Amino acid sequence: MEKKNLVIVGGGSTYTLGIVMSLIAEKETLPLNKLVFYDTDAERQEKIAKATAVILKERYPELETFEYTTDKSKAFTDMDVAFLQIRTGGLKMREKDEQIPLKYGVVGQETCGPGGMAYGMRSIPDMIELIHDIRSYTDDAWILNYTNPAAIVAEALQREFPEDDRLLNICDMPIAIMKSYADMLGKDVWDLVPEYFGLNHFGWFTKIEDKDGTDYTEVIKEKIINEGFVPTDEEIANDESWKKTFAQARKMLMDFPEFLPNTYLQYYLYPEALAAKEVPDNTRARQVINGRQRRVHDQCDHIISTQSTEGIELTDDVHGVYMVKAAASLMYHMNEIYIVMVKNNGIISNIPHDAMVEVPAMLARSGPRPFSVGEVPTFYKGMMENQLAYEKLVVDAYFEKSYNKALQALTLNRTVTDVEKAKLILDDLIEENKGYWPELH
Ligand SMILES: NC(=O)c1ccc[n+]([C@@H]2O[C@H](COP(=O)([O-])OP(=O)(O)OC[C@H]3O[C@@H](n4cnc5c(N)ncnc54)[C@H](O)[C@@H]3O)[C@@H](O)[C@H]2O)c1
Ligand SMILES: O=P(O)(O)OC[C@H]1O[C@H](O[C@H]2[C@H](O)[C@@H](O)[C@@H](O)O[C@@H]2CO)[C@H](O)[C@@H](O)[C@@H]1O
Ligand SMILES: [Mn+2]
Repeated sequence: MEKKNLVIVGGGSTYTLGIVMSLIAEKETLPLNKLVFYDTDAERQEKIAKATAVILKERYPELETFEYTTDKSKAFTDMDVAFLQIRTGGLKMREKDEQIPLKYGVVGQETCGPGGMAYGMRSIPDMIELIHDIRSYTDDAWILNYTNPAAIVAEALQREFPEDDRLLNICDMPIAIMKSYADMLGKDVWDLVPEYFGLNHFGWFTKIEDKDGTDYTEVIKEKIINEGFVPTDEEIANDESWKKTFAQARKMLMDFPEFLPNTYLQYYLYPEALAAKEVPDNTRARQVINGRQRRVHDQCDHIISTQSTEGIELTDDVHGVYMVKAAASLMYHMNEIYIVMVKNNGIISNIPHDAMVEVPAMLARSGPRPFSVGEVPTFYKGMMENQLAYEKLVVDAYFEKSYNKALQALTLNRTVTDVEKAKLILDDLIEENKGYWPELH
């Protein structure tokens, strides 16, 4: 198989080591010639990169080149594929996104509700600039984006780059949920075949089969109702916040037994209860700073000082393996099925054609080949149309620099709904996001 060149944009991310371990685990699936990290924060990236150099020397000696840089030309020239994982404003701004809505009794979340809008308005300009930059060095590299909030980023990129057919937005939440289904069934996650529809962080599984065509959907539902639901991917299996989130799947399924829900739906279905449970000085950002980020940075410091990975537990994860396998399916025309974001164009026949939907697709050299979903029932259509209008209004607000569109967006969002609350939250978000957001008028 022809070896490829890969650049990870946001090399300093807390996810990078997991991606590196997944590239090592999947070196037969996606063999690399060259791996490059690119980041705007040289210091943050250097820690991850210096540890990666040790890991690669031990476990991927056949990799010809590993480099890290803040120079776009070095990063993007001769690339076959780019993984995009940036966080504009860092975890510091994520904390503000989560705390501000909570002041008004509204869910404070990275990608849902007002926090998601704030993060979206910060991500859009950096993402647009990045894609223009990457394309100025390569026309045909695959760009796999999972920078959040992926739904809003995907909508903005679709408007800015309508002709770019090598730009794909992808999220790991469906596969992380499928990993738990697989472990409940005693099966391998990669042997399960999903039927799924929705928007990013806003969707439902309608069927789970194995590759022999045996349907496990009802078995999974029964197990969740009777035994509960837990995260099993090593990365999140022991995380209290993720355990609580997965447990909510049982409640959602009891209230709406028709389809298996994406865990993110909890924020839209039970916004009051969720907001009431959150603690403003220990929102998810703080937990990540003291948890995943500290663990990753401690691991890196140890590896760098000993120049060895001995005694350090490093594993691939479902997030990284998913991105690597999806990229391989695109580049080697493997036609495997992954849940990805694509323009609707009638896939879900009773919602707008220009929606960016999340559905299963075969990933081929020519791009994603999504499967038809057909009509979705009224409840799901209504939920999705409301959320879609919110997402589109956020992107309108960004491009038109419109305060009123931003207010309309927040008013529509199921986590807010009250205009007076929406105004208070929006005004606080504008204040905190000065220098990141366009000036709204
Ligand atoms: N879609 C998904 O399912 C999924 C899953 C996991 C993570 N993510 C996303 O991946 C991203 C990284 O998450 P994290 O928690 O590791 O964040 P992080 O802050 O640890 O890492 C982000 C890195 O991006 C860098 N960066 C910021 N702006 C940049 C720019 N314009 N160009 C290049 N680099 C830039 C930062 O310096 C930082 O090193 C986030 O957007 C997160 O939401 C998405
Ligand atoms: O709150 P965080 O930073 O821990 O997570 C936010 C992300 O959550 C989802 O990603 C999961 C992923 O599904 C799982 O496999 C594992 O890798 O952990 C991730 C969370 O740490 C979600 O899909 C992402 O979009 C979020 O950024
Ligand atoms: Mn996601």
